[in-house]
Amino acid sequence: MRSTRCHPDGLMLFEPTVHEDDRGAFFESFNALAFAEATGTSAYFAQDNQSISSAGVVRGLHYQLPPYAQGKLVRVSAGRVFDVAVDLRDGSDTFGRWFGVELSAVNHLQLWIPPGFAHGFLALEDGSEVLYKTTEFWHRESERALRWDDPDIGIAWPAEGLRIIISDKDALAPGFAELTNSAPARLA
Ligand SMILES: Cc1cn([C@H]2C[C@H](O)[C@@H](COP(=O)(O)OP(=O)(O)O[C@H]3O[C@H](C)C(=O)[C@H](O)[C@H]3O)O2)c(=O)[nH]c1=O
Repeated sequence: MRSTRCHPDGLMLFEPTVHEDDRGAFFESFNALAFAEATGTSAYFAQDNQSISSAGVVRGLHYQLPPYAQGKLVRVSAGRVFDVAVDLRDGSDTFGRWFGVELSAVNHLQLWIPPGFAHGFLALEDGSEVLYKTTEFWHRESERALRWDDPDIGIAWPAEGLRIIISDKDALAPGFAELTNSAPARLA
C-alpha cells in the first residue's frame, strides 16, 4: 500500500499493491496497520457506506459538525468519480481550499479525508459505486451541506457533457460566503 500526502495537509492518497495472475487480481483494500502508520491516526471506523450513482450525479458537499465530524476513507469499486474534499478545519491555513482526484475501479486509488473537511463527488460513469469508511456514526442533526458549485471555493469539476443530478437537499445547500458569515466562523 503506497501512500502520498496531498494538499491541504492531512489529506492522503493510498494506492494498494495489486497482485495479478492468470485468475485475475487481488489487493488489500484496507490494512489497519498500514493506515495507522501512514496517517499517524487510529484506524478505528464506525461505518462502511456504499452509494451507487449514475453519470452526472453530484453527492455533497457534506460534513458533520463536531463532536460528530467524520473522517472518511473513500474508494471506488465500479466506475469512476471525481472525489473532492474542502478544508473547513478550525484554524486551518488552508480553510476553504479544495482538493480533487479521480478515484476509479481501474486506478484503485483511495482518498483519506480527515475530520473537518466537507466531502463530495461527481460520478463520471453510470453505476459508479463509492465505498467509504467513516470514523464517526452518521448523525442527521449535525449534518451540514455546502453548495457543490460555489464560486468562492471554485472546484474545477470535470462535468463537461454531463447532466448534473443532485438531491433536493443539495440544491438548497448554502454557499461558502453564507456559511462563513454565520457564527461560528469556523465550521468543523
Ligand atoms: C449518510 C447517511 C445517509 N443515510 C440515509 C439518509 C437518507 O435516507 C439516505 C440518503 O442519504 P443522503 O441523501 O444524505 O446520501 P448522500 O447524498 O450520498 O450523502 C453522502 O454524501 C457524501 C458524499 C458524504 O460524504 C456523506 O457521507 C453523505 O452525506 O441514506 C443513512 O442511513 N446513513 C448514512 O450514514
